[in-house]
Amino acid sequence: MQALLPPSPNYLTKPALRLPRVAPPRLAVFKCAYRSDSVHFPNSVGSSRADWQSSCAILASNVVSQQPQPPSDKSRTADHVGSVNGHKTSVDLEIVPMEKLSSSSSSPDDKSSSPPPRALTITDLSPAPMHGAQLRVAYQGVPGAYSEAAAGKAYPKCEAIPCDQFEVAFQAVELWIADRAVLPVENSLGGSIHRNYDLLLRHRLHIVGEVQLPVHHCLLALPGVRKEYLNRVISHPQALAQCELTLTKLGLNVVREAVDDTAGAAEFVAANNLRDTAAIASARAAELYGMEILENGIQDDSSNVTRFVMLAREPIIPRTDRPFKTSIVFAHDKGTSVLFKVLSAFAFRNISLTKIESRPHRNRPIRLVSDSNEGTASHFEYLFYVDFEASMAEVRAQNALAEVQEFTSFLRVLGSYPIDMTPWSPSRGGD
Ligand SMILES: O=C(O)C(=O)C[C@]1(C(=O)O)C=C[C@@H](O)C=C1
Repeated sequence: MQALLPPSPNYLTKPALRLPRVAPPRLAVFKCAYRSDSVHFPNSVGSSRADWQSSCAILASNVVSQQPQPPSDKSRTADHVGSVNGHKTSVDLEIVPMEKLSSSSSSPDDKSSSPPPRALTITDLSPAPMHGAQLRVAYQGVPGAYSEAAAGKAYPKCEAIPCDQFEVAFQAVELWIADRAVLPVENSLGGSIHRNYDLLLRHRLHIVGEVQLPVHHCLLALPGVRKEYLNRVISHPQALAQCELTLTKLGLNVVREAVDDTAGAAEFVAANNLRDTAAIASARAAELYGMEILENGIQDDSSNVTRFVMLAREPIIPRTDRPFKTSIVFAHDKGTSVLFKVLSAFAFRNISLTKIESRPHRNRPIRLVSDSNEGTASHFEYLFYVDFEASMAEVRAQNALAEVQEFTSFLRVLGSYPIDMTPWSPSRGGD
C-alpha cells in the first residue's frame, strides 16, 4: 500500500533525497569475519570475543561471491527514497546538530513538555558522533512510535534517536551515531516486516537481543472531531492490518492510507489540522501531538505483540546459562528442494525452530531449468531466514550448523542472543 497523502505543504513536495555515498567504516572485525574462505567450525566456541566473531559471523565457504553486494547509488536511490513520517524528504531539510538531538531527545518514558526531536534523516548521517555516557539507540519513526517504546524496553535508560527510515537506523549504528538499533521484524497479527529482513542481510550488523512489545492501538483525531466526520484513517501498514476488522466493526468503511509510522501519522494529522482524518497510534502519540483518543484498544486481538531485534556493530558472546535464540539466513543453488534436509539438521538434535521466513534471492531471483522435451521452466530463488532455540555456545547448535552448511551455498549467522522471557499480559491502555 502506498502513501496517498493530502495536498502537501511546500516542504513535502521538494525533490526526493538521494542517499549520499556513505561508506560505513571498515572495522577489523568485519574484515576478519567475512573474508574467511573456508570455515573451520570449532567444536566449541572459545570464550573470547575474537573466537566468536571469526567462527560465528559467517559460516559460508563461498561467502564473498554469494553475499549480496551493497546496492549501487542508483539502485539505493530507487529503493530507498527518503521520507519523513510518510512524506517525501526534501534535500534541504535542516541538519540537526547531534548536541541538539542529544539534549532534546530523551528516554521514551520522559513525558516532559519539551518538543520531541525531529526524526533523523539520511542527511543527518554526516556529523561526527557525540560520545556520551548514555547508550544511543536508533529507531524508525518519530517519538510516540512503538519502536521508541521497544527501544525503552530493551535499554531503559537509553537516549532514543528517531530515524525516518529503517535504512537510516542501520546506518546510524554503522556510522557510530548510535550504539544500537531496535527494529521490528514481526507482529503476531500482521506478520513479518519484510523490509527489515532484507536490510539485515544487506548490512553487517549483528542481532544482540530481542524484545516483544504488546501493541495497544488507539484511534486518534483532533479535539472535537467525531467518528462521523471521518473519511480517512492513516497509519503504518502494520497498524492498519492489525486493526482492519475493528475499523470495519466501528463502521469506519473509509479510505485507509499507509504512512511510515504510527506516531508520524498522528503528527501529520495534527500538523495539517486534518479534521476528516484519524490516525492509528499509541496513547503516548496522542499526548505528544495534542490528539484525542476516539477509541482505545482497536487492535483485532488483545494479544497483539510485535517482536523487535536489537542490532549492534559487534556480536555478543553466546552463553548457555540462560535461554538463547540464534538467527541464521541461508540459500541453496537447488532452491527449495533442500529445505527439508536443512531443517532436519535441527529436528534430529531436538532444536526447536521459532520462525521461518523466505525472501526473494535478489542477486539471483530466477533459476532456469532446461529440459529439451518440456522447454525451459523457471524457478524462483529464495533466501531462508530461520530462528532456532539454541545458543551458538552449544555443541548441538554448532553441529547443526555444520550440517546445514553442507547443504547450502550461503550461510550467515545473524546473531545468537538471549530470548525475551519477560512475561506480558494482553495489552493495556496507555502503552
Ligand atoms: O509505526 C510504529 O509506531 C512502529 O514502531 C512500527 C511498527 C511496525 O513496523 O510494525 C511497530 C509496531 C507495530 O506493529 C506497528 C508498527
